[in-house]
Amino acid sequence: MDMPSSAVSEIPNATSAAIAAHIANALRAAIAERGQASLAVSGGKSPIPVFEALRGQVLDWSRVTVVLVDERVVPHGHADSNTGLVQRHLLQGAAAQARFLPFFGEITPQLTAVVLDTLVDDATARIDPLPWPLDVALLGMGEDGHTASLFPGAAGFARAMATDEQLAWVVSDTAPHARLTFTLHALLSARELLLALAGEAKYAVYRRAREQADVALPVSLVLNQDRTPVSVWLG
Ligand SMILES: O=C1O[C@H](COP(=O)(O)O)[C@@H](O)[C@H](O)[C@H]1O
Repeated sequence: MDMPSSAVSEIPNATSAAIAAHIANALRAAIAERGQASLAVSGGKSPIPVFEALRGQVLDWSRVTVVLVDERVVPHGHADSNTGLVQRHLLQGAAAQARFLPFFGEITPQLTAVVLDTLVDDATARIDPLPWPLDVALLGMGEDGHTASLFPGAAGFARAMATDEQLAWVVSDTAPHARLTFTLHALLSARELLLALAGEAKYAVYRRAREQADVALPVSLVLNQDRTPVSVWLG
């Protein structure tokens, strides 16, 4: 499971407000420089207060394209859908003017490797309008050290960590649902990464992960690199 032993800790309101202000500044700067901006966001439960603070930020949302860093392969109406989460909590009010690029529309219930390969190809085409590189990517982390849907040991994990493509599929015994995820390469192609997490269990994992890059803790490969600036926001 994403959070096997405890309830997910949401990012507290004060930290969420600071993260939202930081992201909004980066989006405004991108719009001023390039006329448009791109934002990738994690799903899960912890960023909900960040989304709710971010949607109240004053900026030209019509120039922002939003995408997920990962998605569970479930219908958008499913309770575990990250697309549904973003639609309910971020793309509201002025932020509803943003362009959102979900990875898929309808899905088939038969998720074979061939079907997942096709979903990845289709999703890659769907995100083609995304202004690239991403201006900002907001990442979360699970207690197993996964970020986006880079679940250690999952089917598809080695490819997702090594390929220079943007998207990959992952199927993990320890997480519900097949996933589509930005690859490590795509995440590290962003202009700026934010990692936000809250709760003692996650802090302990984070402290281990920041020590050295270890593929068993995928978030450590985001933290221990010098290609892309990363800021860490502990709730
Ligand atoms: O499965 C996922 O897990 C992580 C962490 O989720 P949270 O519920 O503990 O916040 C999340 O960052 C990722 O996007 C999500 O799909």
